[in-house]
Amino acid sequence: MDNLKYKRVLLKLSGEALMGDRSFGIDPEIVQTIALEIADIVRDGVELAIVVGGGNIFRGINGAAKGMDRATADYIGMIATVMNALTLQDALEQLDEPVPTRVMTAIAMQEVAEPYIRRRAIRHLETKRVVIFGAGSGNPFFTTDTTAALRGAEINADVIFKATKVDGIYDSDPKKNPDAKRYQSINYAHALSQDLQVMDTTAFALCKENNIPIVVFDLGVAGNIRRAVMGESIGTYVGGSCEVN
Ligand SMILES: Nc1ncnc2c1ncn2[C@@H]1O[C@H](COP(=O)(O)OP(=O)(O)OP(=O)(O)O)[C@@H](O)[C@H]1O
Ligand SMILES: O=c1ccn([C@@H]2O[C@H](COP(=O)(O)O)[C@@H](O)[C@H]2O)c(=O)[nH]1
Repeated sequence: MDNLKYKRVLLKLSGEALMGDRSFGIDPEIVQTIALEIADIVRDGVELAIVVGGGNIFRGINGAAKGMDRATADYIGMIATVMNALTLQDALEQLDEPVPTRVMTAIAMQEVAEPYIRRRAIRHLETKRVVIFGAGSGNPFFTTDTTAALRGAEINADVIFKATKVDGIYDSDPKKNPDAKRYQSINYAHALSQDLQVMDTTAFALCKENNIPIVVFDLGVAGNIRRAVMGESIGTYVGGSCEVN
């Protein structure tokens, strides 16, 4: 389709957004809704890679706070993201018009999914398969936001969509400060200097270095993935030379 703003997209799906109103785990209806939205843009020709988080199941930092070894806890977190990746794969392939997918993991589990091989991932995208990256970067002490920035750079993504539970980037965490103000656009330098916690600094820094724009938007609003891919002004846009407003 000619009116797509972005052709190759790296979509970061928050794990927590998959649990809907639950306090843990996965809401199948939410996953089905996301799958339908994804199918809609893939049929229009978008080459889509997905990094899925694990916050709905396990975060390493929480395990460490309770006394676990941090690296071990992070490995559990990475395995949690594989569960989410397989759930999403299943939902995409169970649609009435199935979407072809491949899950690629950064931690080898060859009975379950392909290992991550960059050139292979790119080939899948060229053949219009949705590639779902599981197990984060494969390294403890990192996050799936950083993984999204890393994989986005590796596959030459035009943009990173961070689809989450907040409707953009605020000048402080809107869950903690009800008076926080939302930005329409900001630049990487501002995000880094203000230490905006919506994404970690490694992720912002990687996007800055590789000049990959980021769009942060609310996954809970129907049609937002399509709006983002058409370049409509939703959420917050982060780019190198953007004015802060
Ligand atoms: N300045 C800010 N603007 C917007 N959101 C912010 C800001 N600072 C912190 N946040 C918080 O960032 C979170 C968005 O990140 P998200 O929930 O997607 O986490 P994640 O770690 O990427 O995903 P997961 O749920 O898979 O762990 C929101 O919960 C929001 O409250
Ligand atoms: O590269 C990575 C990515 C993730 N982890 C661990 O997984 C969990 C879940 O990821 P979120 O980004 O929080 O959704 C994370 O808390 C880490 O424990 C990792 O170690 N390395």
